[in-house]
Amino acid sequence: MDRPFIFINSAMSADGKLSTKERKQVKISGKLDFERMDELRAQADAIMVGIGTVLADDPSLTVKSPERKAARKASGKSENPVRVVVDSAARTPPDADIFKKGEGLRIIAVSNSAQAEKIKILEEKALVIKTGTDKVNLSELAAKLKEMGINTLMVEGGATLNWGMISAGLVDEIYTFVGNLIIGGKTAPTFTDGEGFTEAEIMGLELISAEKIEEGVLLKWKVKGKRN
Ligand SMILES: NC(=O)C1=CN([C@@H]2O[C@H](COP(=O)(O)OP(=O)(O)OC[C@H]3O[C@@H](n4cnc5c(N)ncnc54)[C@H](O)[C@@H]3O)[C@@H](O)[C@H]2O)C=CC1
Ligand SMILES: Nc1nc(O)c(N)c(N[C@@H]2O[C@H](COP(=O)(O)O)[C@@H](O)[C@H]2O)n1
Repeated sequence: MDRPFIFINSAMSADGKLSTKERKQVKISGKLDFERMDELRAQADAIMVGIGTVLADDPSLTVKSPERKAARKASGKSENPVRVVVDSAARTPPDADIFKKGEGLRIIAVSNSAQAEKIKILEEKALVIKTGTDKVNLSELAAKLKEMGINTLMVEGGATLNWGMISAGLVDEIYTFVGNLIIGGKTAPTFTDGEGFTEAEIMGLELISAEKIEEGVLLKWKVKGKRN
C-alpha cells in the first residue's frame, strides 16, 4: 500500500456528538477507555488531528503512561509518535501544547495557499509539508507520511478531518467509544461532519467487535467502501 494503515479513534456521546455546541471538550471516556487510547497512541507511528481540534482543545497528543513511553524508548523510538496537524492555512499557534509538551517530531501539513510568514514561524518548531492548492491534499499527505516510514497512522478527529479522511477513502478501521451521555445541539460536532454523502456514495462498514467498557460501548469497524 502506498499509504499507512490508517484508523480513527474517537469518543462520542450516545447521540453521536464529539463535543458541545461551543466546541468545549467533554469527558466522554472513563479511565479504562483513556488507557486504551494511550495504548493505541503508544503503538502508532504517528497521530493526526485537524487544526479545529488544536484550536478548540489544545491537545498535547503525547503518550501519558511512563511505562509505555519507556517501552517506546527501549525499542529505539521517540517517546511519542510523530504528531501531525492538518492545517491548510498554517493557523497552528506557535505556543500550542503539541510544541510545548513531550519529545518527538511534529509535522504541520499546510496547503500551497498558506502565508509564507506563518510557515516560516512554524518551521522553527516542526517539519512543514505543503500539499494541495487551498486545502491540504490528504491522499498526498498520507503517501508522504508512508515515504517517511510511517506505517500506522492514528487519526484523533475532529469531525471535519474524520469526514475528509473517510470521504477520500483513506480509512481502514474506525474505533468509536460511545459514552453514557447526551450532548445534543444541531451545531455540535458529530463523528463525521463535512458535506456528507449522497445516498449512492454512502460508506459501508463491517462490525469487528462490540465491547462494554465501564458505562459505555467500544465499537470497532472495518471500512468496506461504498455500499452500492
Ligand atoms: N471526542 C473526541 O474523541 C474528539 C473530539 N474532538 C472535537 O472535535 C471538534 C473539532 O472538530 P472540527 O472543528 O471539525 O475540526 P477538525 O479538528 O476536524 O479540523 C478541521 C480542519 O482541518 C483542516 N483541513 C485541512 N485540509 C483538510 C481536508 N482535506 N479535509 C478536512 N479537513 C481539512 C481544515 O482547516 C478544517 O477546518 C472540537 O470541538 C473537539 O473538541 C476532536 C478530537 C477528538
Ligand atoms: N478518547 C477521547 N475520549 C474523550 O472523552 C475525549 N474527550 C477525547 N478527546 C480528545 O483527546 C485529545 C486529548 O489529548 P491530550 O490528552 O491533550 O494528549 C483531544 O484531541 C480531545 O479532543 N478523546
